[in-house]
Amino acid sequence: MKENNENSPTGLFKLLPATAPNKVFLAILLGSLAGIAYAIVVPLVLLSLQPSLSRLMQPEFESSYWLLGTFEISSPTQAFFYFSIVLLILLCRVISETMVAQTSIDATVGLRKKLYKRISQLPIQSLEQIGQSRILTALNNDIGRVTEGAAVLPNILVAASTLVGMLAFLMYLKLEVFLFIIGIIVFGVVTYRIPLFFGQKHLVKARNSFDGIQEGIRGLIYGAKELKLNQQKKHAYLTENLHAYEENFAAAQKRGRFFLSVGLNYGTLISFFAIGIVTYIMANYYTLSQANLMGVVMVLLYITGPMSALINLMNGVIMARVAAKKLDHLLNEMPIEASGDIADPVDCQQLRVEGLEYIYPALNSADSAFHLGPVDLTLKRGEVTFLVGGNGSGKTTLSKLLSLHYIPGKGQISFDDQAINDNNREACRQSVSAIYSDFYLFTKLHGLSSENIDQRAMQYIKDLGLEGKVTIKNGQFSSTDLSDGQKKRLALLVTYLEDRSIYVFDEWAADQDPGFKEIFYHRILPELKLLNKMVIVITHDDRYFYLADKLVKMENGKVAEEINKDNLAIAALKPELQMKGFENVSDEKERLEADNAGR
Ligand SMILES: Nc1ncnc2c1ncn2[C@@H]1O[C@H](COP(=O)(O)OP(=O)(O)OP(=O)(O)O)[C@@H](O)[C@H]1O
Repeated sequence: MKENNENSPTGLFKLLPATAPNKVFLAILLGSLAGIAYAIVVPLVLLSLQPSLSRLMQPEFESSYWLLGTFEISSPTQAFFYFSIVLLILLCRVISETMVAQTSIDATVGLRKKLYKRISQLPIQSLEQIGQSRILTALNNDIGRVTEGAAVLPNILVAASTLVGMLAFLMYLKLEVFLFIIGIIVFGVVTYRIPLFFGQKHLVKARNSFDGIQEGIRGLIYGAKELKLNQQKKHAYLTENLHAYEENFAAAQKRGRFFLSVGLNYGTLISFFAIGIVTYIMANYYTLSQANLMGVVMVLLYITGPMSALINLMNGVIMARVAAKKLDHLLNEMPIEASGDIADPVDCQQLRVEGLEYIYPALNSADSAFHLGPVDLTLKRGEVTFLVGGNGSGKTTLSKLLSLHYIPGKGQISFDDQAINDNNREACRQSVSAIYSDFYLFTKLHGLSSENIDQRAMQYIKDLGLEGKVTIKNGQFSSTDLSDGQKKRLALLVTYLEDRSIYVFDEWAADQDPGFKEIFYHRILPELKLLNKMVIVITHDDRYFYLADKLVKMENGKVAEEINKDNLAIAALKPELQMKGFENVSDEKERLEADNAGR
């Protein structure tokens, strides 16, 4: 199994530039241009109000005017410059924001596609361990937050460039005030981080409760039937589980938001605090003319805009950082399965298992982990093998190893003389078709595109007794709203069409009616055998055990008994043995042989 050593794919600063570098560059360029243009607006307004401040315009323009109908436009060049700047801001901001929005959407889709790929590359055991809830929360919640956070970064640069422009103008107006404001900004940035730190801590807690909420919702939906029938159970489930998670979430979220709000308002307040100091105190110590004071105050008031924009944008960045951490954590827990490519699908006549062992990780330290094996087995094409044994004896675990879903901890599985390894596992998997009890029925025949596929599928639909229930057109089932048994028949149809060499059925017949059980054991399995398939059937239907070519009995994760066709044929003659699940069949065979010899 490959280690996941990719760099964090959710680095906020890298996300958008990595998605569309040119667009982001242009967005930042135009955004900064808009920011600088913004910074020019105040000096321009001041210029028109205080001609003495003018250093940009020639004096002759100041005294000229235009007539527009009955309207008189003073300082027309300056006015033209002003309106051009406003239009420039509009244009630059619209283009910049559109580019950021588009890149952000592409980044969201890109991140989701990346996660889809990583999910598809996950070993089955890791998928089972991580669980649906965490993956769904990451897809539905975290990715959106991350890209929203990444999308504010260009806006932060825009606000920052406006701020820099305004500070430059302030420096030009009064150096001492500029230095004081820089001091205030540094102080503000340092102290502002304190409430943000606490805010982020609580938001992380809130986010952690969200996985529990997601799992709780699953229980509420999938366990609806059980909860409907038991009022106390429903009440306890809602209050002890879902509501408890919701309350933890709400409490942490409220505390987090409170600290963020403190931070945001503190940031805004500190700007006004600075304006007060300049207006009421500094103006007395430094010789500031009325015009200069007005200019300085106007700049300071104007600075609060980009300052609060910066502070507000940090809110989104903090939420995004919480989500990004969660996402990174999940991605680091998702190993990439090394399984080779499928350039040459492998044909297999004989499947050999030697010293096969597998251990499930214990879910909690008090439980002992289930240990399968060591198992030695040889299965052949043209043979039907029944895996039997009590609940929890390890049948499904063994079959998931045989179908190459699980990777064994020890031992070896070979297809003919070829040992399965990381380089050929994917190719060998293409020889296997399996229906497990938690199978998923896709509504379309994905990856099957032969010309007469609909025709063949319709024939199987008839054979499987589903005529009138479902039809197929262009590989798409008309409906999958069927009974459990009927869905399993459709799943069987899909495996038929896939036409692989190895078939695994995990208690397939368990929810079929007696008539169709007969068809499965007496028609479908012999047909697959005739087609030279290797068939592995997990079953508790002891009435049909005698039909197997080989019966493998599991007990506590080990093969307790392996009975071949001859012995099974003898046992089949003894209805009382069928009832017992072929226990002591070897003793019975010896007894029959001794009887025959004595006769
Ligand atoms: N995903 C899992 N994680 C951890 N342990 C598991 C997991 N699946 C199964 N087990 C453990 O492995 C043991 C064997 O399970 P398995 O599903 O192979 O039994 P089985 O013989 O197919 O049982 P049944 O007849 O009930 O389907 C179980 O007792 C259980 O403790």
